[in-house]
Amino acid sequence: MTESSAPLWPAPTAPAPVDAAITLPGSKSVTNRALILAALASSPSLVGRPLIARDTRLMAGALRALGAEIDDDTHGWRVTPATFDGGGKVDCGLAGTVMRFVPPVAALAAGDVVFDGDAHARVRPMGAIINALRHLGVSIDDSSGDAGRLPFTVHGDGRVPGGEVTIDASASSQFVSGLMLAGARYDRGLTVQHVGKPIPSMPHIEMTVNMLRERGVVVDTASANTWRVEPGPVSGIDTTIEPDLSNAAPFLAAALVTAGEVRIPGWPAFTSQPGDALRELLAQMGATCVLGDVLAVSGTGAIHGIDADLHDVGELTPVLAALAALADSPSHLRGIAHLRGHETDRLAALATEINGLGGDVTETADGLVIRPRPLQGGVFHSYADHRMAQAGAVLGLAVRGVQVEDIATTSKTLPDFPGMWASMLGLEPVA
Ligand SMILES: O=C(O)C1=C[C@@H](OP(=O)(O)O)[C@@H](O)[C@H](O)C1
Ligand SMILES: C=C(OP(=O)(O)O)C(=O)O
Repeated sequence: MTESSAPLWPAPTAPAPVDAAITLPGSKSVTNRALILAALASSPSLVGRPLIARDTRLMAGALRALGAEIDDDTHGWRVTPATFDGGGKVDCGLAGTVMRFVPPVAALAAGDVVFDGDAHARVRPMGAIINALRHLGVSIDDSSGDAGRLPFTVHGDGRVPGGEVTIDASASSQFVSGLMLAGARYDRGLTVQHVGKPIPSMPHIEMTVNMLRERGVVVDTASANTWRVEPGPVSGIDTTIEPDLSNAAPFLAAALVTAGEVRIPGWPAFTSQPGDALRELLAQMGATCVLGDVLAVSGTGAIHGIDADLHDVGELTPVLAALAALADSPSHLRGIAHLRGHETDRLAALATEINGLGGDVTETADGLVIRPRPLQGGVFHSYADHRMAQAGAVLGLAVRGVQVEDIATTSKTLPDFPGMWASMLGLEPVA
């Protein structure tokens, strides 16, 4: 990793066991689906208590480019559906949910919609969506960059024939979700069939199905690896977004690292968010997790290694890997080859950065083997990845002198991670 010019954030070591209640903003995944579905709906919607962070601002910007109105309301975002009456430009930033969910929607526009994003976004896999849309009758030009990647232009003509399409979604569940979210607005609806290695992050596909059904869309999931979305209207509805459970990970991890307690109000009793798996995973690592009106997670000071298949919950990996590096026994995190196509190659990045602090991490084809060793301070690079930066913060709780490069990258899904972290630790925020 070459030295970057991004500022270094001195990760605070924990002065005492944490004892904090953390109010988390809304889920990125639920907010961005709610925005997409509100833009496709037949009447206005209220997206209540949304996440307001880079990924969701980018989504709002994309949908405004397609003619949706998104206004601040005391309870959240009031969305008037998109008009689709012309083309526009969409900045995807580094948001997988924008780059995979918006092109199937933009195909309904009467005009050219140009997509691009951050440098790291230009290497994230997109081919399955581009090829599926072409098969469904949409014209897309991806000749200005690498084929099957950003940047590209969707040449919308106001309608999409739709029908049946087969894709390989083993690199990302977002390919299936993205096509399904728009499918009800296609003339013949949409049947998407997956053929290939198992799809990761299946709870996110369940989230898509649930949210479509909540809005009156008929979705058939009776056949394995096949989803049928019937053509029809999407109802506008008022909803309140659940807290972002994946963003609970670094805070709950702090309870284990410091032998303290962290409480998260509003933890849903039932949810399709993969972050709910933290209760089980952190318990395996030595925490006590009690879910009542709030989720309370407490640690004893002992952190145990785990052997875990994280295929369904891959976005939890960076923080779990940081905990594993501080554990009393080795860990094997498996089933996460697809993380190489996330914000960065997370397997390579985690191995490099933990080893850079004196750790012993090896990459396997589909995961990481982490053997805890005494760590020392140093620069922890974040690779423009919000969850890498969070992993560095977790290590810094226990290891003096960790400096996280570009902590501001956490604003992808949390507007003020450094402030929340300092407040959890009872410290003044570091500028
Ligand atoms: O649909 C979603 O909201 C997401 C799906 C997952 O993507 P992958 O299937 O690419 O892992 C997840 O990692 C990402 O953070 C959000
Ligand atoms: C993989 C992630 O994000 P994205 O939605 O950009 O794919 C993530 O948040 O961990």
